[in-house]
Amino acid sequence: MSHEPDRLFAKPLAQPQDFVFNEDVVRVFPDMIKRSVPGYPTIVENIGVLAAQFAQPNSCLYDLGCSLGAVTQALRRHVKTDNCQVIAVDNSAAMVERCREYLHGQDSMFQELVPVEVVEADVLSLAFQPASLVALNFTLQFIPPEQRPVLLGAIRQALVPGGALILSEKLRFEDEQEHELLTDLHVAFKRANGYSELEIAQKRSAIENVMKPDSLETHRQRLLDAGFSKVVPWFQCLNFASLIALP
Ligand SMILES: Nc1ncnc2c1ncn2[C@@H]1O[C@H](C[S@+](CC[C@H]([NH3+])C(=O)[O-])CC(=O)[O-])[C@@H](O)[C@H]1O
Ligand SMILES: O=C(O)C(=O)Cc1ccccc1
Repeated sequence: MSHEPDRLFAKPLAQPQDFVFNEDVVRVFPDMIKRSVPGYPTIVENIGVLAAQFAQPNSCLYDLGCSLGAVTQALRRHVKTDNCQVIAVDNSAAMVERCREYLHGQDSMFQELVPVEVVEADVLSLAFQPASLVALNFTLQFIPPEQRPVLLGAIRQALVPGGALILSEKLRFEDEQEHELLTDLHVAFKRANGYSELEIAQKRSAIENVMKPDSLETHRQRLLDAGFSKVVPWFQCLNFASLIALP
């Protein structure tokens, strides 16, 4: 993985711009996400562990909004099921290009990995094949809110019995005091990881129009409305959480 440090928001920006997943972000992404999302390495590694329990023969494992393929690599490290394939999808050309390079690197280091296809596409336009595992690792929050039920409905329809959706998201909280406390503690996490007040403020304004977190209650109800039968939170660190949703 790239070791370039994230300094994208370190200098005062003349014109605040909406955050986009372009080449500049790709270059620093592994550093950015580790220093910005508490629990990210634990979540990624354990998605592999969970996936190994849900993966079924003759089915697909989807990594939706795969970025540089961290979840895809974890799936390929852990899943031992026969006749599976990973389909990694992202609509950023820059992410997809670098993701393919990293996965070639993984292929050259390990034998008998689950085959993978990296697709440059909008997750909203996919025709899903039967799936035993779908990972939305910090991707749903970037989908326009009115499209979220549509995507979850399509995922639910594609899931085979015994499969699961793993949904990780930044959360907002309906209780104002809880929201403020966990938001402040997230800022403290970023500060402790070397981000300045300016970097934190400029990043906040860059993502506020493009990333819209929901509450746990909203996620749960929307998943149930999409036809999932059970929603089980398996990880939370500050205002970041991951859920298992069963078909
Ligand atoms: N409509 C869309 N269709 C496809 N991709 C999309 C769409 N909208 C956004 N993306 C993609 O979703 C990814 C979100 S990052 C996921 C991290 C990764 N899962 C990880 O475990 O490292 C989360 C973050 O940066 O906080 C980006 O690569 C976008 O291009
Ligand atoms: O940086 C933040 O505050 C976040 O909420 C997470 C994040 C991580 C990487 C890209 C966009 C948002």
